[in-house]
Amino acid sequence: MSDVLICAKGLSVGFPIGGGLFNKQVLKAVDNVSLDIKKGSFFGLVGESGSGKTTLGRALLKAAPITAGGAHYSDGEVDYDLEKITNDQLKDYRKRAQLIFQDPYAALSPRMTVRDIIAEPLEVMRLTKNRQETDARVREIAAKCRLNLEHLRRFPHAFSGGQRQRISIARALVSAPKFIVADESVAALDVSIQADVLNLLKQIQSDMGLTFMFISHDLSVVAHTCDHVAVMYLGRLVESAPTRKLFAAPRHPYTKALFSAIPSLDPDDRGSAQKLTGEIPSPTNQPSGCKFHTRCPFAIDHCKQVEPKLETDGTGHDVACHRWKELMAPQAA
Ligand SMILES: Nc1ncnc2c1ncn2[C@@H]1O[C@H](COP(=O)(O)OP(=O)(O)OP(=O)(O)O)[C@@H](O)[C@H]1O
Repeated sequence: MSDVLICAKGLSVGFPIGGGLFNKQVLKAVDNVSLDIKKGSFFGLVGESGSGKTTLGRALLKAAPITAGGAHYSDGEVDYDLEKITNDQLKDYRKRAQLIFQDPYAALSPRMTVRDIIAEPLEVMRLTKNRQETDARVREIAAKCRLNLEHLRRFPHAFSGGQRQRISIARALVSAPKFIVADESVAALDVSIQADVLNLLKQIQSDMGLTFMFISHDLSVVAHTCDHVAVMYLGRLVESAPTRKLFAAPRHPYTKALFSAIPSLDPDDRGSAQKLTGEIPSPTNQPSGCKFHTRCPFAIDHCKQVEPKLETDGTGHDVACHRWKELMAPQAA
């Protein structure tokens, strides 16, 4: 049996935007992404705002349209081709693959009690036979998420950001999923609360044997949480590696620039890394060649003309940069 839960091959997501009847313009939010997410892993996806992280996460949940390439989900019980998935399979997939929302303030209906918020997926997907069974499941999952059972009768406005995020997590977990996309799930929280929620997610992952895709714009958040990190820029993966390797020796100039934005991880060698300047280009007006060349201090003509492929070195550390080897050499500043 394969150890891969999600396998994407050449996956692209394009959104039609404006244009005339015969001249439709497409915004490529995700472009030709291939990746494997291993069962039971915590897979991090990082990149600036607009790089396509949310869209990729949603495509893997079958909540954004896959316009080219595809993705497979295989958990040992079922094997779904997300492109050809039938309606019945999709219903089942909704139980197995869930999203934890970005903003715990916006995600919870103010008119529902915490009990009803957590119970709703069970009722919509008809996963329990009666109210008693639903209540038992809600209490079980609330306890796992360290929610006070007394609080189940209250409304979300009574809670802090961290507690609301626990409610969102409980709601996502109640259908006993195998795969969770957590999209900027701690970004809206204070730093001390972020650590609490991250610890909870890690605990739940090991208790329930879940697989996470953890989306963040912040490398420091993925450092202690993720086993593997993929870096996205303008819809493409530019680097992908086990976390330890990526943090020990990032290879892509974009990844290095993201590191330079983390003060606490920026002591000696990374102090000299180039800071990121300028803005990510619009996906509707993409640069030629390497998409990062307009912001890369090391770009040469070749980079402007030819797009580098994501290449692996055989150790699971992939990078898409023509110059990474020479830039890693000791004499390169
Ligand atoms: N439904 C849509 N229709 C048109 N364009 C979209 C749609 N959803 C996303 N986009 C565009 O796709 C690109 C990638 O957006 P996406 O939200 O996936 O990036 P992101 O890296 O998750 O950013 P953020 O961190 O801000 O959420 C952006 O240019 C965005 O404007």
